[in-house]
Parts: sequence; structure tokens; C-alpha cells
Amino acid sequence: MNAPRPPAFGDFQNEIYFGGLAGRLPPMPMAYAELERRAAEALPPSVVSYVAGGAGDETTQRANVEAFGKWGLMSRMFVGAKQRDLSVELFGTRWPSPLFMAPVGVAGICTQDGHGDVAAARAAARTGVPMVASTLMADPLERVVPELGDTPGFFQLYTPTDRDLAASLVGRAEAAGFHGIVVTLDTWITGWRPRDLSTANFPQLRGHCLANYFSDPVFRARLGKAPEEDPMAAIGLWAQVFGNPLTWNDLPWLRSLTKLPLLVKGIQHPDDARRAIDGGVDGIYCSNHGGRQANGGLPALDCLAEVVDAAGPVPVFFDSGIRSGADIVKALALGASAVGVGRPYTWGLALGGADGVVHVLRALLAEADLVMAVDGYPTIADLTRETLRRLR
Ligand SMILES: Cc1cc2nc3c(=O)[nH]c(=O)nc-3n(C[C@H](O)[C@H](O)[C@H](O)COP(=O)(O)O)c2cc1C
Ligand SMILES: O=C(O)C(=O)c1ccccc1
Repeated sequence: MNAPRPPAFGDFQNEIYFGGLAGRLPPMPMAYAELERRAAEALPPSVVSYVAGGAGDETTQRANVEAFGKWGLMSRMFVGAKQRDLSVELFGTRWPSPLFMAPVGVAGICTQDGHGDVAAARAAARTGVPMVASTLMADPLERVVPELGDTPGFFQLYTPTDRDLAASLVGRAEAAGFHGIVVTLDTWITGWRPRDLSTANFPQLRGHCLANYFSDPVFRARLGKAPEEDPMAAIGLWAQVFGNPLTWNDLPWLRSLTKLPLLVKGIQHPDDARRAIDGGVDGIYCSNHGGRQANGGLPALDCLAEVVDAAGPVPVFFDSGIRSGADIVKALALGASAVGVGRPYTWGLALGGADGVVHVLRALLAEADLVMAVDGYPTIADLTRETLRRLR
């Protein structure tokens, strides 16, 4: 029996060119700069500055993107990479490609209808690209998970100071059918963000994307009344419980919360990766939060290889600065097991809801597939560190 053929992501290109013969142009931008520009026109200015902005003068945010330009992929000829297989096996599930959607806490308010998490989940269902859903959603997680269809979803936890609330959120995520829990470590406090400070705008404090808290039985019990009855009190309670500066002493407790695969997000130092693995996590997520948290830090890509070496056989997820299919390929060659995008799909949400996200994800995957075709690397396993050369 023939094995099922892997999806031919590069076919998106033919679809576009043949569409052109019939007088159709792509409905959405094909270049990242254009995507960002058009999305910024479509969104309220306060949401644009929240999504596009980063910490300080955004040096680290820019460095995340520029770090990819410092590597070049060596091409190989006579390989005949006619069909590519981008699929990967992670935590016992086969993904069609290593691409996933990183958690974006205001995705919920980036669509016209204010249900951006639902739209992103629908895009996940249509593309097979897994979604890491943020704690900060416009709709409760129970509403979002069914929209994922057969595509795996992960729940990103912002660990509240209230342990019962943390356990409740994780329990709900498990019951709803998420495949794993991603605990974000780098954002128990908000970084210094001049764009948002200038407009004195922080969406969550205006009550946006707090549905997982407001629908939570533990949160509601602590509040002692319905959040709808007294939104200011509910937002106040959220601000009180949101941030928990975790220490290594908390890791056994975090581990005890779930039998699902547990990943920790925000790791840059190899020692932190090793210690987390010793503490029982199933995956490391190397990221600097897209440069939104601390300015003056290292580009996440420059930390990846060391983290991968420290993690050994443990999967390493990566995000921060991915803007193209070529970037995905480079992160894979540096050893990432899965590669996430944050802002790119958020712009897709703004321009076309689920259709916009599908467009952005398909374009990223088509480019990655075609880079692998042209450069002679038919599978993910062929993308080793030896395929890269350092520039400049
Ligand atoms: C608007 C916005 C909101 C975010 N919210 C969350 C969040 O709720 N949880 C989280 O772990 N990371 C969050 N992140 C960080 C992303 O998961 C990811 O690390 C980052 O966007 C990757 O960088 P990129 O935007 O350059 O792709 C957010 C990022 C953005 C842009
Ligand atoms: O904006 C962010 O990146 C983010 O994840 C966040 C979420 C809640 C509070 C502060 C920051």
C-alpha cells in the first residue's frame, strides 16, 4: 500500500499563478511588509500599537528579525527533491508541518467581529497548523476548542497567583481537549512598552480578552459576584491575580497540575532548559516573547542552538522574529522541533478573519516548501546545522 502523500504546500503558488490567468489576484498581500501595513490600516490604532509594539526602543524586537539574515542556507543540486515531506511527530501526534500559531493574547479583538480566537481555531482546522491558545481570549476556551476540528491545540497558561485558579484553568483545558499545556515564564509582569504607554492603553485593563477568567468558577467564587454585574471589580481582581513570579520551587507543583505534555515558554539559557527538563517538563519553548518583554536582550534565534543542545531528545519549540518560509527553514536547521509565528497570523486575522489566517499560514508553508525544493532538502530531517553558513 502506498503511504498517503504529504500535503504539497508549494501548490499554493500554482493556484495563484493559474488564478491570474483567469484574472484573479491574490485577495491578500503576499509580502510581509504589505501585510503589516494593510492590517495596520484595518485595526484601531490602539490595537495596532499593542500588537506591533515591543519593549523599549524595540532594538531586541528588530534584532529577532535581523538574526535570520545572518544565516544562509547552502543549496544542494542533483537531489531531485520533487516531493517534500514537512511532517513531524510531536508528543505522539503527526503534524503536517512544524509550523504552529504562537499564543497571542489579543487575537480575540483583531477580527471585525471580536471573536479572533474562534477565527484562528477555524484556520487551524482548515490548515492543520496547530494553535497555542492564550489564557487571554475573547471567548472561553470551551468555545474555541471545538473549532479546532482534528488539529491539535495547546493551552498557554499565565500562571495566576491563586493556585486553585491555576488548577481550574488547566483542568478546563484538559477537559476541553487540548493536547498540551504551555506555561509562559517571561510575562508575570509587563515589560516597558513606550507605544502603549504613550497612549496609556493596555487592552486587558479595559476588560478585553479576559473570558477565560470571567467564566472560571474559581475566579467567580473569589469575586463573589458575576463579572458582568461589576466589570471594574472583575478587572481589578484579574490585575491582582494575573502575575506570578514563579521560581524553581514552583515547578513540581506546575508539573503536578497535568498529565498532558507540559512545555515552558520563554527559555533562552541552556541551563534553564536543562533544569526544567530535570524538573519533568516534556518540551522547551525558546522565545523572547517577540521582543515585547525586555529590550536589550539577545535575539531568540541566537539562543536556539544552545537550548537545542541542552534539551537533547526533548522537543524545542521556537518563536520570535519568523516572517517568512525561509526563516522557518533556518530555525529548523538550527534544531527547532516546531516553529511558531505570532504577529504574522494576527495581521491575517485583521485583514480577513479565518480566511486571512489561512492565507498567511499557506504562504509561509508554501515558501518553506519551495525553499526546501530549490535547495535540495526533501525532509525536515535533512535540515541539519551543516546546511547553514554564517554571513557577515
Ligand atoms: C499582541 C501579542 C500578544 C501576545 N500574547 C501572548 C500571550 O498571551 N501569551 C504568550 O505566551 N505569549 C504571547 N505573545 C507572544 C507570542 O506568543 C510570541 O512569543 C511572539 O509573538 C513571537 O514573536 P513574533 O510576533 O515575532 O512572531 C504575544 C505576542 C503578541 C504580538
Ligand atoms: O502583551 C503580551 O505580549 C502579553 O502576553 C501580555 C499578557 C498579559 C499581560 C501582559 C502582557
